[in-house]
Amino acid sequence: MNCRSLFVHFSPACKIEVPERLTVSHGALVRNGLTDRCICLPVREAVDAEILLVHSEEYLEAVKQTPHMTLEDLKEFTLQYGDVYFHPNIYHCAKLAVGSALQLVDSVLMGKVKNGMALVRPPGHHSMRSAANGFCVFNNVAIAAQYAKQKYGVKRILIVDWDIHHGQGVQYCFEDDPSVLYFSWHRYEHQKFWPNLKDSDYDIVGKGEGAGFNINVPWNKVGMENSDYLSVFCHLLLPIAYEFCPDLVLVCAGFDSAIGDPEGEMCATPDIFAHLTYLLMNLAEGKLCAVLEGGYNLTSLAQSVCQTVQTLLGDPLPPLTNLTGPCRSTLESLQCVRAAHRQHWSCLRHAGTISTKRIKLSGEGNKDEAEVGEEQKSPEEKIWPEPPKRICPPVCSAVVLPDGVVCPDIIILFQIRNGLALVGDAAMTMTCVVQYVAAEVDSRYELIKNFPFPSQGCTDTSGFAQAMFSLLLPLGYQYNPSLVLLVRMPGSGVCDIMWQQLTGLLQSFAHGHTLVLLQEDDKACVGPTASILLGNPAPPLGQLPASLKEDAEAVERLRSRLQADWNLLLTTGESTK
Ligand SMILES: NCCCNCCCCCC(=O)CS
Ligand SMILES: [Zn+2]
Repeated sequence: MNCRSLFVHFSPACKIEVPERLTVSHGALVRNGLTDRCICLPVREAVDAEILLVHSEEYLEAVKQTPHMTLEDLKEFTLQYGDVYFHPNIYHCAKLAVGSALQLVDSVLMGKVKNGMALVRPPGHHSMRSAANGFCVFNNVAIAAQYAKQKYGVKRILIVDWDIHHGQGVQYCFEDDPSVLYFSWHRYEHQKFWPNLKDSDYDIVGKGEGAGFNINVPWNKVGMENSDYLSVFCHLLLPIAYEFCPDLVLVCAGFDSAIGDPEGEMCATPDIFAHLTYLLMNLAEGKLCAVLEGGYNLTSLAQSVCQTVQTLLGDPLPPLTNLTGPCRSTLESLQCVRAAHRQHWSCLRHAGTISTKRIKLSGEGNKDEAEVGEEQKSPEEKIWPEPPKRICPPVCSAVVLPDGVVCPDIIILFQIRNGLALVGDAAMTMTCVVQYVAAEVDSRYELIKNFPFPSQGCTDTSGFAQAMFSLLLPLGYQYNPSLVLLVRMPGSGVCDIMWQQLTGLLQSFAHGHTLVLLQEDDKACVGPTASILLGNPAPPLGQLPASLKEDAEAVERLRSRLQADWNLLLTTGESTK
């Protein structure tokens, strides 16, 4: 008897939001030995009450009917929404996605884990109170934020949405809520890109009490690179995030903003997510929950997920190379967003007060004029180097006491990751180390000394934070040192928690090879510094007040003078020359 088998082949309605996204990402985590170093949290379905934290009863009731619908009914059902596909099993999957995010929030807020990532499908950030949209059914991250506020009394939550689409669902949910700061960058192309909303533009800053707590950064060109992403973090997100001082950071971790993605058509490489993650881990004492959103190039998605998880595990960051500086379109967006938010955030108050004029940007060519060859390639044809192995030296930190000898090469030669030394004369030792490093180990070193501040006495924390983000970070990234020498000069006036934040942030460079020199009578600083070098999060600075005018202007003048040579310092498309 010839058995006839009937293959009913569902031609996938959606070609990019496919199951392989999770299997390939998880497979890469396993292959890189990362799942062995994580604890795998159990998933659960969200219950109605949790879904109703964001969605309406009528919407939930409607979605509840979908498992019993025929294919025809399902198609009919989706017509009322935009760009979303329903399957008889999607209600179950959507409840698991929400439940997973909530399990992660529970584990982080109960202190069972430091941080974590939820690899979920379907994504959530486009879904709205009474509507599915853009592959999203329930808004996983928005529900997680409301859940954290309701169950744990969390006061301030920062949501960073680095997915290439605007999470309008999250924006609408919190636009009048000052306890949730929502930051999103997204491909916009002057409203020509999906979801084509005027609400996604830079001038939508939140409403009523929530004014200032919604930040939209529109990408009006494709092909954005690592420099563009870093400059938005350094000159916009981080200063505001530190002023906001969140108790919890949630990330709408979409990786369609990575190179090769058919939706994003950007050129940022997977290792950028190691840095974006790390920069956010210095907030909220490291309490960070990343929840997967988009990401449709299976190669860059898997690499980006591994880069993110490896950073959450505390591994050294891969140095970012050839940062050419932001392109003109980025600078225009950056200037517009900073201007729109200047009245809401004191860190931006003195921004751009220095008179400026136009200069040609080095990074300009890569977006505006098509480069031969590269530009013609479709996203899928793009190629990029595999992210480098991020080796973890056997020893994390060393402490050299007064009778010991400071030998920086043990740090550079990867025997240990970082170290601190208590020395008789910090200034003199610094000179010796610099000469030693320059002579012995032909490495580039970055000499970090406290920036000259006009304000007397204890350096103003806000002013120092300004200098960290708008000067030190961009310079450090562009300089790309192989060793960071951090010297605490006697009478520097930098208060301990700012010192700890600085020590933490500087590990973004040089594979985390930081050598800290402390004056031996500065014993009180050894513990706090060693704690950071060992990978513990720095305590919060507290909500930052406005920086002293003279400090902010000193930083602006320094930035304006240096930016012609270091254009990651740029925040506008002009500079004094
Ligand atoms: N109607 C013209 C094309 C529309 N494309 C919609 C793509 C939705 C993508 C949603 C997504 O990636 C979530 S992160
Ligand atoms: Zn997306």
